[in-house]
Amino acid sequence: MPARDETQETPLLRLALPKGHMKTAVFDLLAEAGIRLHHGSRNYRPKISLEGVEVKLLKPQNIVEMLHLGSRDIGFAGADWVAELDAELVEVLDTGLDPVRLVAAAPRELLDAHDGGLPDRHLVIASEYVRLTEQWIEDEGLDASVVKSFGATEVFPPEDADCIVDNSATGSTLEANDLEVVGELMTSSTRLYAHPDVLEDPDKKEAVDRLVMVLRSVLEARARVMVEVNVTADRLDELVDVLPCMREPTISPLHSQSGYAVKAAVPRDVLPTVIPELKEHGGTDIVVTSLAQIVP
Ligand SMILES: Nc1ncnc2c1ncn2[C@@H]1O[C@H](COP(=O)(O)OP(=O)(O)OP(=O)(O)O)[C@@H](O)[C@H]1O
Ligand SMILES: O=P(O)(O)OC[C@H]1O[C@H](OP(=O)(O)OP(=O)(O)O)[C@H](O)[C@@H]1O
Repeated sequence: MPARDETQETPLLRLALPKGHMKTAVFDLLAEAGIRLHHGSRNYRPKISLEGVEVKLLKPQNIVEMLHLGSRDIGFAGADWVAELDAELVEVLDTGLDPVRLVAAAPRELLDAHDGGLPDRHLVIASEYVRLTEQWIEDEGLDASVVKSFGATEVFPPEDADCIVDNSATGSTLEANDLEVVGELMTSSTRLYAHPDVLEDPDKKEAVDRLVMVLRSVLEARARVMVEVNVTADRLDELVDVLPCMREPTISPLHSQSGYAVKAAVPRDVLPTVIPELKEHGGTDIVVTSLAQIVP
C-alpha cells in the first residue's frame, strides 16, 4: 500500500469516481441522491457532501486496480475491467447505467468470404481486453494471438488484425467500421465495488450500506412513477386488480363519499398498458408524477 500522510485525518471511506464514459451518469446519480460534489474542471479531488468520505477521480481501469490493492475502499467501475483484471472485489451495487456488451467482431468482407464465419486459419485479434480475449480464444477453440490495443481498436482490421474484441454501446462504431459481431464475451455496466476488507469493518460497512441504500432508492424511483386515480366505490376492486404496485396501493375516501382516490408507485414501462386499463375499469382524473427516491 502506498505511503500515507499521517498528518492528514484518515477518512472513513476512500471513494473513487470514474473519469470518462461513466462519469456523467454516476455524477447525475449522486446529485439525484442529494450528494453534492464541488470541484473545478481539472481538479481530480472533488469535495463530497458526505462526512468522512474522501473522493478521487480516476480512470475506471485504475479504480479496479486501486480497489484491488486496497488503496481505495469503494469505487465505480465497469464489470468488464473487473473481469479483465481478475480483481477480487465485492460488487455492492449494479447501477445498470451505461450498459455495454463486450463483443468479438470481424470485417463483413472477411465473414462473407467464409460462409459468414471466421476463417479456419491463424487469426490476429486486436483488443484492450487481452485476458478476456485469450479466454475467449480458448473457449472457442480458435488458433489465434492477441495484439493489445490502447483505444481505436475498430481501426485495426483488416491490415493490422483479422478481428477485434471491444465494448459496444450503441453499435455505431462497429457499424461505421464495417464490423459485424461474431460473439459476445460478456455484458457490463457501471457498478459500485468495494475492497473485501471494507465490509469486515463495521463502521466502513455501515457507511457503504447507507450509500448503497440512497443510490438504490434513486435507481428504484427512476424506474417507477406515482399514479393517482379516482374511482367510484362499486368499481374500486376491479380497478385495484389492474394496478401493479410495490406492495398495496394507498386508498383514501374522497370528500362527500363520492368514491376513492387510489395511489400506487407503478413501473414506468407498464404505463402504456396500465393507463388505458385504468380508464376501462372506471378510473378517472388520472395523474402521473415522477418520483425522486424510493426506500422500501
Ligand atoms: N459508450 C461506451 N464506450 C466505451 N466504454 C464505455 C461506454 N459506456 C460505458 N463504458 C465503460 O467505461 C469503461 C471504460 O471507461 P473509459 O472512459 O476509460 O473508456 P475509454 O474508452 O478507455 O475512454 P477514453 O476514450 O477516454 O480512453 C469500461 O468499463 C466500459 O465498459
Ligand atoms: O457502440 P458505440 O456507442 O459506438 O460505443 C463504443 C465505442 O466507444 C468507445 O470508444 P471511444 O470513443 O472511447 O474511443 P477509444 O476506442 O479510443 O477508447 C469504445 O471503445 C467503443 O469503440
